[in-house]
Amino acid sequence: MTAPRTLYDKIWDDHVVHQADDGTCLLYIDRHLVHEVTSPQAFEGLRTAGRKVRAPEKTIAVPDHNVPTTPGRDTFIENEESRIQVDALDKNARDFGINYYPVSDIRQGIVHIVGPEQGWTLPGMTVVCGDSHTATHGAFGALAHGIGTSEVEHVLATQTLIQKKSKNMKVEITGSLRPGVTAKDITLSVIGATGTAGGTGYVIEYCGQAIRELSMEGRMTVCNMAIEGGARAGLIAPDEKTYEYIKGRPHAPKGAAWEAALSYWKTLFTDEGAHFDKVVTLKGEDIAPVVTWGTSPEDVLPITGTVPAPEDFTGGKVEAARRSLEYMGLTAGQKLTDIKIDTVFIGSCTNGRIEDLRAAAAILKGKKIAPGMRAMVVPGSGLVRAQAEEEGLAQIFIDAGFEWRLAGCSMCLAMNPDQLAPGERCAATSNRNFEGRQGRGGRTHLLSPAMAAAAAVTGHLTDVREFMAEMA
Ligand SMILES: CC(C)[C@H](C(=O)O)[C@@H](O)C(=O)O
Ligand code: SF4
Repeated sequence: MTAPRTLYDKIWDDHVVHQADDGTCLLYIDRHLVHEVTSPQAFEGLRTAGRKVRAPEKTIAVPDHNVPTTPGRDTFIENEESRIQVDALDKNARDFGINYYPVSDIRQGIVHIVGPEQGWTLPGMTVVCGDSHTATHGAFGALAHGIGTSEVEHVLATQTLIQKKSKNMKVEITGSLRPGVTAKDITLSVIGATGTAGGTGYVIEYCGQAIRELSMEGRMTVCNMAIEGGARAGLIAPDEKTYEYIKGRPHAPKGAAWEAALSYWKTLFTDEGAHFDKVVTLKGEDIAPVVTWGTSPEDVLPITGTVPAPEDFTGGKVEAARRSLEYMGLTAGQKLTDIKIDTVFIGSCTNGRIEDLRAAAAILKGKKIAPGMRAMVVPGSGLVRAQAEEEGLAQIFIDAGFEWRLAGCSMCLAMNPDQLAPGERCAATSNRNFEGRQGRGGRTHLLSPAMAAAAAVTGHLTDVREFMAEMA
């Protein structure tokens, strides 16, 4: 009898091509996602060495970070550096014969939204990308994580990656979420509990009733931020919801291959008695709608709270909190709901999928954004955008005063024209609130799509539960 294994152990074991004496392994890679920022040098390396892409059919490229999201962008990218990167991806994708969704293709979007949407990401796979938020794909029970540019070149050339195994961590969310609480609140609350280094050296498996009750899109939101908690990757065992989501997608297995895949996927769970090196448990009922107050994702509190004081912390966190408060322009003791905002960003690979847009539109229906507010919705892919238009969501956003954009990373990070000006304060559904992340001097509060929508209407951070009660 073999020893009980975790889901991570099983996927790892299934992909080891070679193990060295010191435990370092060569892993087979099933899917390699590529975007314009971290790939140009990697392709250049191949070219110089006269090498080919080893498995072009398993390599998928899409430009997302640099592309402007304003209509008409396909003819003009103003920023020269951005244009060079997007043009390079265009050329590399064609020269090396890999799968490609150019800006002109409706399937274009954020790489972590496009992969699952097109059925590239499947349970039990190893998925890598030169991007830290590759953890998103773990929602399917795939081992998915970011890699550096030299590793991108290695994977392009060999379809393998040199890796050391991480430790196993379990994050269990018991019970059910209360109304107004979402996947985003789970993932931020976990980081609040563990800190941004809590997952360092681990691969996290998220489990428990509240995780099971999430949709696939919610599970992607949870796994997306595993990296913000320091983990190598986050994953969730596949179930009926997973199969249902995948079935019929363009690159999902079909016919007999589907049946074969399904019987393999059904073996992808953590065995009874398998060992976890670290376990964190949160009660679903205890999780509130949360918002970040500082410049690290761990600076998170229930929306009913007040801005903390540096003295509330210990060690290095005292100075970090002082600096955060100064940068954020906040005073200790201030109610979070008193914080006025001038910008709302709904989008990103954390919360740019159709259910996120539905949640925001449900709050905004028949409402107007606060005077002077700049609010934008940036769908995660061209297909999400099209679906939102078909469902009438786009009109709700436009009527409320939101800008209705094309797909891309947009204001998640300031690598394209969507940026905050110094001192501007944004309620954002993205995943990082680092200093200057959304533009130099810009201030970011992370929250869920429903919370972002409520803030757009009231002009300040708002408890979505109260907002909903007033609406009813
Ligand atoms: C540009 C890219 C390398 C980066 C990442 O790795 O995550 C970006 O996607 C981000 O979210 O900061
Ligand atoms: S949406 Fe944001 S977090 Fe996601 S890949 Fe783009 S820049 Fe990175």
